[in-house]
Amino acid sequence: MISDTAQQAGMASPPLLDIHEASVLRGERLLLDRLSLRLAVGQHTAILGANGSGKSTLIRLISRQLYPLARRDGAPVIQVFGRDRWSVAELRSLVGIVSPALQSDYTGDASLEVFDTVISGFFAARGVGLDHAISGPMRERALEALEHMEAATLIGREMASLSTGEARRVLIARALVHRPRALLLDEPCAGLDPASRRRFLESLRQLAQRGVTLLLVTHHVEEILPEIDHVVLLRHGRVLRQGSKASVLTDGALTAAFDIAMRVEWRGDYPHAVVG
Ligand SMILES: Nc1ncnc2c1ncn2[C@@H]1O[C@H](COP(=O)(O)OP(=O)(O)OP(=O)(O)O)[C@@H](O)[C@H]1O
Repeated sequence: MISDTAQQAGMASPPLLDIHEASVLRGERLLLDRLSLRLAVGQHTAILGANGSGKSTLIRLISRQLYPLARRDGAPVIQVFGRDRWSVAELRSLVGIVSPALQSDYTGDASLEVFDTVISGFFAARGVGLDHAISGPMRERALEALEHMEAATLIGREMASLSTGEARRVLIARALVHRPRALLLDEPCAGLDPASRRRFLESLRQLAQRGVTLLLVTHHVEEILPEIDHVVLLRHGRVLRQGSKASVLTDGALTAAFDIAMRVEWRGDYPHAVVG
């Protein structure tokens, strides 16, 4: 299914992401059930769903941490920028991924320093090793990325000493050193207080305005930035609805997705979900 917003964004260049009837089986359970999704470059998108709806499974599918069932006709199930074969390093340089799992990996390592964390993005490594040849332009890029994320003042600090929000900014900077076309952010505002959340969302808006396509995966309607106009609603491993923000964020669709009566209220450019 191609949504209105996808058509508006134009599909002349290969889609950023093209998933065709992806099914993922674990044991007896179908975690994703013939899920199809087509997102154009520049089509900022929120993937929204309740706990257990399949969001993390979808991210692991995109990041090649797990594989879908093969299709009977042999056609590729998932293509990124029109290709189905990618090395993980190649894929990471085009689509940066930041998730709570990645964050706990980095903040759990007491010896990691902030600048080294960012620059190690060039080597797909965690931290800088003796065999890593770091050039001047790499240092400039790392600094630029930290400045974009308003995190340059953290240089010199250990990752383990940072707050949740600070560590997340550093990890996004790490993903940005490659100047990726897209960023896939899993629960980007998890653990942030309301003020930090709003500041963080404003930083993400600037990335979107600079041309980085945002793919934001969340339970929270409130995190859908004004730049995001495409919303995919997941339920039980399937796409319940997808399309423009106005067409998807309805009381009925959210009520069905979260299995509880919900109303959507707009506060400025941001939607809010009210339960009951
Ligand atoms: N390895 C596994 N074996 C069996 N079931 C699994 C496995 N991994 C995930 N599941 C189940 O698949 C469903 C989807 O899980 P997933 O983690 O993708 O959901 P989610 O939308 O990311 O949830 P949350 O918002 O709580 O993180 C859940 O019911 C989960 O229990």
